[in-house]
Amino acid sequence: MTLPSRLCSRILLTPLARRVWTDHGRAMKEARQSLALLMGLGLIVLAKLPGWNLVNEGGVMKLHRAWKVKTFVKGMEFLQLVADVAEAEGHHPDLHLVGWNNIKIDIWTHAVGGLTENDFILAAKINGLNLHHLLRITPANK
Ligand SMILES: C[C@H](O)[C@H](O)[C@H]1CNC2=NC(N)=NC(=O)C2=N1
Repeated sequence: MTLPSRLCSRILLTPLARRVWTDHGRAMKEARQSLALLMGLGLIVLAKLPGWNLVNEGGVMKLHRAWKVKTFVKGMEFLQLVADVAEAEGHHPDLHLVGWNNIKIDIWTHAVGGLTENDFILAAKINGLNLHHLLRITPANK
């Protein structure tokens, strides 16, 4: 059943309807801007931070990278090297050593619940570490 056009126009012109229409437009614009920012960040990550990926965990955008180390003890040495860099930066990653030789690192800014420049800086500094002697040589990290 369709409403008469006269009644439709009265509904659309109500303040509430105008508010919904405006808010919807604003929300769509913000969504487009967020998507553009996310794509931009994605391109930065792929171009400047080899090995790192953007992930979305429960609505939180993070930088993520994984490595395989030779031994559990070398894994702990790996984490200590990363911890030293993080402490020097005053910005700290989430560190995981699982299944004895799998290192996973997530970097995000807890204070804002997402990504900031500090996260990209820390990822770049981790990429600058000499970790080769700790890593299991696999096709992924030749
Ligand atoms: C006071 C101290 O600098 C802040 O609490 C820092 C510490 N390291 C941090 N690390 C990360 N990843 N996110 C933060 O919000 C953060 N805050």
